[in-house]
Amino acid sequence: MSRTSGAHTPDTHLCVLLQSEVVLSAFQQHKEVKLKSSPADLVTETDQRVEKILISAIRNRYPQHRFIGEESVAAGEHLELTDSPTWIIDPIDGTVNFVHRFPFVAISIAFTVNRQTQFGIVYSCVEDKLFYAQRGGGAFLNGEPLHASGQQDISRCVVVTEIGAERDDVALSTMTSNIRRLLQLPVHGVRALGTAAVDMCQVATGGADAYYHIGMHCWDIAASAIIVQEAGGVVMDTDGSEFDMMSRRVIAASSAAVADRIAQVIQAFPCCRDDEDNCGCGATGVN
Ligand SMILES: Nc1ncnc2c1ncn2[C@@H]1O[C@H](CO)[C@@H](O)[C@H]1OP(=O)(O)O
Ligand SMILES: [Mg+2]
Ligand SMILES: [Mg+2]
Repeated sequence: MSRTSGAHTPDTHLCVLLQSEVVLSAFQQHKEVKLKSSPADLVTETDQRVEKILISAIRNRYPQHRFIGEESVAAGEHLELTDSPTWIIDPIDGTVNFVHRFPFVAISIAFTVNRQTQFGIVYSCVEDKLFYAQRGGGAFLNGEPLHASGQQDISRCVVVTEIGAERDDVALSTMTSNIRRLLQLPVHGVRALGTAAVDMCQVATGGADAYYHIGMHCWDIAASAIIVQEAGGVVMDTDGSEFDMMSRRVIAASSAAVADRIAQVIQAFPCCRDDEDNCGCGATGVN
């Protein structure tokens, strides 16, 4: 555990809990919704407000640190992960849920140094569940240790995924055929909560055995990836290679055997990396 990252964590927990009050008080209210990159990619004033407050509170305390925030990037800020201490923030993960009052929304914050995540916090606001992990220090839910299920057999797995914001033919047919192939294995079930961060934390609790997602961004999964790893799970790219939070592809699983099996079964549709503009991959979906 790095001394620096250790110094940040109690403050950050408090900051997240305070911002969850902002999310919860807006949850029942009418929201003004704006579209971002697609008719299913939404933002509200609360997303922007929570991100601004979090960044200004952290920047006040750590003026040299850098930030990657979903809504700052949406507003045109350049996305680059460097070796400098960096906070990766999703102010509301599950904005579509938030707009509809479907009760799974989270604040997700990861802290990286030398591009390696030092700790991650996912606060599932309506459930009042604080998931937390620090590199080498284990994973916790409201202070209780978390352990992935350790399941090795894909045919006994509950697999979580997300439908995403893409609506083009290639993305939709890839997404639906991935679900179909898993169901045919067969797995015990396929689930989606509408928040990548909370979905992935289910793997850390053992409530789900695996999670995969294509098209999400680094702020959706940076914090939950370390939570899964510290709970004894594995995280990798959907092509079976090493996890890369910028690749917009992830498998999180209870065991390497389950992760490998999912990597064999599913396909990814093209989408540009988070840290590359106009990569030329031919993606027609949301980027
Ligand atoms: N373009 C995209 N494709 C797939 N998932 C995305 C996405 N953009 C965001 N997500 C995330 O996927 C989940 C919903 O399917 C949410 O966690 C959502 O995060 P958000 O609510 O912060 O936008
Ligand atoms: Mg998100
Ligand atoms: Mg968000």
